[in-house]
Amino acid sequence: MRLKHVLILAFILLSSVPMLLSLQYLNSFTASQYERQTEEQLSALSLIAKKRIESVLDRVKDNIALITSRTQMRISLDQWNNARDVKARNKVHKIINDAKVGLTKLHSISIYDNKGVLVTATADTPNGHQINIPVDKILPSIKLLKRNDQLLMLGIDRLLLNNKVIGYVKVALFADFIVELVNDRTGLGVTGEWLVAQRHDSGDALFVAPLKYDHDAAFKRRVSKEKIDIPITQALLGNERIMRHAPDYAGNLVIASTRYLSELDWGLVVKIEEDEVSQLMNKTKTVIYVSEVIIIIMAVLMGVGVSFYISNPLEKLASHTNKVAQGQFEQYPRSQTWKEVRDLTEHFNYMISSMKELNENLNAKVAERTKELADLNLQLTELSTRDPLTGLHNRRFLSEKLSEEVSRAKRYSSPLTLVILDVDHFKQVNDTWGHDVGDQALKIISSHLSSVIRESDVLARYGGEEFCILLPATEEEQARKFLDRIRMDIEYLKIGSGEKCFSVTCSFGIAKLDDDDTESSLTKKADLALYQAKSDGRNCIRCYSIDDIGGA
Ligand SMILES: Nc1nc2c(ncn2[C@@H]2O[C@H](COP(=O)(O)OP(=O)(O)OP(=O)(O)O)[C@@H](O)[C@H]2O)c(=O)[nH]1
Repeated sequence: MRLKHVLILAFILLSSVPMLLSLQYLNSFTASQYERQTEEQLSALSLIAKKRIESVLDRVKDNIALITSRTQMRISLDQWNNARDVKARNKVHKIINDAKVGLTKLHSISIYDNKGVLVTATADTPNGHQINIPVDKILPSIKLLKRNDQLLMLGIDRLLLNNKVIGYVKVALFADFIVELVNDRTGLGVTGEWLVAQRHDSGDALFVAPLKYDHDAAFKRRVSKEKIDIPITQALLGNERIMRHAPDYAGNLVIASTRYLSELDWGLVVKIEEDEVSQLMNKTKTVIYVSEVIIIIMAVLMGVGVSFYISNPLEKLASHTNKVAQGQFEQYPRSQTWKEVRDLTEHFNYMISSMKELNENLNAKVAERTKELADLNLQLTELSTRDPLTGLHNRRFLSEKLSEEVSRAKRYSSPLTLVILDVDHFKQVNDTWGHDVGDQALKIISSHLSSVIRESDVLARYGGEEFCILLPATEEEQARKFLDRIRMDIEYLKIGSGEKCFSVTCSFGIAKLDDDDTESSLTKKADLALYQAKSDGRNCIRCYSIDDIGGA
């Protein structure tokens, strides 16, 4: 696996996984938090509404108490009960009218006698109107009703004089606060709604305010007491709770907070449709999911960027190292990347220059050594083919050259002549003048021979006092003339010094290469010719002839 791939993977895992996990946690946390917030908000709103209604209730009670506490009115009512005294009734009427002036939101005050028949009222009320008070009714009783499209809150209480019931008072207040309450949907989103219901005689919940989806519901629409999973039923059962997945009156699933107003026997519900909550949560989820995708994309891009930033210089360096390994000692270009790679590059370049220098030194040394070896080889070759006394080529060299020249001569059909010359009576020289002088004689003769032959000729010391001269491209006759001159020259060569000065002569045997000759036959022929020269008295030249010598 390549470094860049490891880095990309590591970066993605290290950066995105914790972030994704956090977002997932945030997602679920946000959803439950949102639901809880919604529930808490509904609960708080319903509680405030309940308190608000209870404060109105207290006001109604206060108003009733204000009336019932009027002693003069109760005395006058008692007189009316006893004697049907019109004056007394007028007195009652006046007192309640006076009381009405100080009361706000008041619709009417009505006074009934001990039989429940209307005595007087501040508003128009039919004469003889009778109030129906059940025996077991706990008083004061307060209830809501709709009259002439107006919501009224009715409070009824007994009027007592000396612990005896002398009549009843009925106070009616405008209950528009209920409509204000249900119309105020602040904080309830789009689907939020208030429901207010009082208990119908049948026990069902009877809505007392318009509904969002049924504006004509007040005092008409009911919810059966049997439907206990419906929030308003639960409210009337006195259960103050948060309900989830609860169907409302329209059949929608809602989150609801239920409240019960025990004194009024009212149910109060505030609710919001679950779909709305889900939609809001889904919006949050969508934002989180989009964030996750953006984070992953960014993590991938950053991972790729970072891994390239880290691995590219290393990959370039690695490929450059490969070049160096193949012997291309080029300096790595200076890179403006991270410090470690810069340091590595610097050390690498330093290493390359050292290696280059070493290599150059090594090459120079190898070349030097090779040259020395070649020189030594040459010297050795020379030594192995030279005669140490005279410095002339030796017999071995001659035999190689002879082989080459015989081949060449046959190939090109050119003449080739071999000469063997031998110092005459050399034993005598040694015996007379000493071996050293004999050596000197051999050197002088060699030196002279070397000085007169052509560059293409091959001169070699063939034996003790014997020399060979190989004359390529030379006819026998030419050779004879040339050798005759040499023979005479040798005669005049001075050997030794002073009184010990003397000269020597040489005998020459010549053989020319014939078609059927080999190196050895040619040599043999030259040798036979030399023998002939020696036989003929020495200091002379003899050419090999089959007739003259071959037969001998
Ligand atoms: N000083 C010296 N003498 C040598 C050398 N090589 C051979 N000789 C001597 O050369 C002499 C050759 O003698 P012989 O072969 O008898 O022939 P010669 O005396 O030259 O007589 P002919 O060849 O018949 O004229 C011997 O005494 C060898 O010792 C050498 O390198 N130095």
